[in-house]
Amino acid sequence: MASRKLKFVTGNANKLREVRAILAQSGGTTREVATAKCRRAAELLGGPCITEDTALCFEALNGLPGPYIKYFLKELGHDGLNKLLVGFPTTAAWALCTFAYSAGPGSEPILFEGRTDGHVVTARGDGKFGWDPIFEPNGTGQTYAEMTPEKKNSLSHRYRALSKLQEYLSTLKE
Ligand SMILES: O=c1[nH]c(=O)c2ncn([C@@H]3O[C@H](COP(=O)(O)OP(=O)(O)OP(=O)(O)O)[C@@H](O)[C@H]3O)c2[nH]1
Ligand SMILES: [Mg+2]
Repeated sequence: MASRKLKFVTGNANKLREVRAILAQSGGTTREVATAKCRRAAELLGGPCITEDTALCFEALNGLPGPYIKYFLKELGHDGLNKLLVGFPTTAAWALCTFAYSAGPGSEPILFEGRTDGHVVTARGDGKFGWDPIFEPNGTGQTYAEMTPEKKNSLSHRYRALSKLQEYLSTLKE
């Protein structure tokens, strides 16, 4: 059987260098965490499955906390996450969602990433979901927590990743 590994075909070394650098920005570890989780879930379920991983990446910290945001949030809270950036020149951040699809045990997960760029701000809005109150997507003037669910779901990292997954799944059905 032909290898199912996806290959980028180009004779241009500059293209390859830039594609590598751009993919690396989305975090080797984020992709590794997402792949490992989905692979394990498919083994446990004995069938096809989808998993999701969310990372919050601070530009000043070269993408950290990234996939470790859950633990940083738990230990530091909203205020502590803001304080982490004191003394750094930028509060820019991006939210990254990675859906992973596995066709079943032993089948390499396929990843679908969605990214929304913004800034870390002092908490505003209702605090029901994680770090929503401290993340303000660029150009919105609102934190995720201040938005209606409809608005968040029209521009969020999760919406963007899910659109890609949906498109892929629709091609499988044909
Ligand atoms: O304010 C938020 N707005 C969001 O849109 C959002 N999406 C995820 N999160 C939080 O970020 C961490 C990711 O960790 P995570 O991907 O491993 O999730 P998890 O462990 O909670 O679930 P799962 O791994 O069983 O699916 C967890 O603390 C999630 O609660 C969000 N917080
Ligand atoms: Mg988790």
